[in-house]
Amino acid sequence: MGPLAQPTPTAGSTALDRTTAGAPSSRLEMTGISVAFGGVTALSDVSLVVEPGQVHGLIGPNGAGKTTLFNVACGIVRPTAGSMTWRGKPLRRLRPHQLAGLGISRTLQGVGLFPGMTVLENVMIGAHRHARAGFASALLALPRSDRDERELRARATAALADLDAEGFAGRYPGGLPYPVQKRVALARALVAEPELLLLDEPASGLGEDEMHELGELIRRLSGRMSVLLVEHHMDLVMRVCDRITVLDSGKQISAGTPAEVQADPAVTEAYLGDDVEVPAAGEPSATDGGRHRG
Ligand SMILES: Nc1ncnc2c1ncn2[C@@H]1O[C@H](COP(=O)(O)OP(=O)(O)OP(=O)(O)O)[C@@H](O)[C@H]1O
Repeated sequence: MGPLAQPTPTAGSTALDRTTAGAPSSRLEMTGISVAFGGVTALSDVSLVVEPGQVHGLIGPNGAGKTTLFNVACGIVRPTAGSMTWRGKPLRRLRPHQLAGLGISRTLQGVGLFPGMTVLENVMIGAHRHARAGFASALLALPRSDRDERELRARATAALADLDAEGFAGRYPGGLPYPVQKRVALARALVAEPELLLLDEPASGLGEDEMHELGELIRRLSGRMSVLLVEHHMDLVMRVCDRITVLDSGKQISAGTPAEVQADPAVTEAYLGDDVEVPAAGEPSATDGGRHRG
């Protein structure tokens, strides 16, 4: 999709301060979210709850509004109506730079790694929530704590090792295969040990085996954190999600467990004409991974 619009400029920040959050429960609640881009209604009164420790899938045909809702959760798009709470507290005027402080990490479509930095440095940037002096100061060559730097390095190395990518630590992202770059982007999101992980199409560009590994990883992560997953690959979504919300033309048309959603005729209807087949419950889809209807 094209460039994202334009959150309204805000004076001051009122997004929830993590230090005052208190509530232990990593629950994201989005209620009555509507978004209009000029004359185009991208979302109309959509609600969903990502329960603590659960994987919540967001699916729908092309143009359904998935990325728009994801971007609302990231603070990239400001909703025209609706509200959000995170850990039981209102989340207002959220901006993307506040996510880390709230215990939220995201990966976006594509990989978004910095080409001029090594893999390890890219991942270290994601760990800044844990640094006192901060990696930003390292970037700016400001005085910093060597201990912080060592800790960052260790955390980033461990995150890469978790994703079997530690062997690429000293490499630059541009020369690496796309699936490896995706793993590095995921390591960067995980190194901060988020309580909520927002994943926008993490399986795009992956082969069958890599997708299977990604599924295992997401299942391993659930329980440790809540996950909101936007994804076109139906088999993956049906395998890893605890609950699923289905959008079509900006509206919620179904929600429930994978089995409930698969059995919902409204979902099959929404995908008619698409080259994605919604597999019957328990069955793998022969066309898993198809997506565009043009
Ligand atoms: N920045 C924008 N400006 C104008 N219209 C937009 C913008 N972003 C999205 N839209 C429109 O909003 C609607 C929802 O788009 P969105 O990208 O959220 O859908 P999606 O479900 O993520 O689609 P896809 O699966 O193709 O990525 C579409 O009609 C799209 O054209």
